[in-house]
Amino acid sequence: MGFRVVVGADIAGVEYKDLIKADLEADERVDEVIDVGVAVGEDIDYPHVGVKAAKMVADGTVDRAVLVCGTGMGMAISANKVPGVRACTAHDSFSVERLVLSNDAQALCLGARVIGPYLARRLVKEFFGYTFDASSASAPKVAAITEYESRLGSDNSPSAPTSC
Ligand SMILES: O=C(CO)[C@H](O)COP(=O)(O)O
Repeated sequence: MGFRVVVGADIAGVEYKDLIKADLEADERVDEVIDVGVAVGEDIDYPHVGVKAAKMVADGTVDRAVLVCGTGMGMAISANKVPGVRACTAHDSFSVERLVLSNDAQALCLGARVIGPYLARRLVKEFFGYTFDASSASAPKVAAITEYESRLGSDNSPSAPTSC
């Protein structure tokens, strides 16, 4: 079975998002692409798009997200507010590889004001070439992130897992 993917962008990233969406729709590794906007000419701030897309990752509607804003950073910060979602900006091949293989991230965030469209599209292609190995040495580290997330206190700050 192929990937189910959500794509989203703000006004700064919409052209990149539409290019990436077309690439993904033509990618045989991808079964479904859901576009949560924005459309060209629409102006919705990145936190609303990022959180909407991240919720679809968290509830299992999709496997992965590709989110584009001016820098990729606002999308990542926003998407990471949704429990269970690991999102990060990555603008080079090695980071994209490690984003999946080290961090089991489901969301790749890109900055349309930082890298060109051909590099962005290439990085997305690479992102879908990796799958996390749950038996790897990275797995316990990712599990620790999840554990912290499950231990949010009333101040919304996580307490240390019992293993620490
Ligand atoms: O890059 C953005 C957020 O990280 C966004 O596209 C632009 O945000 P702004 O600089 O606050 O307008």
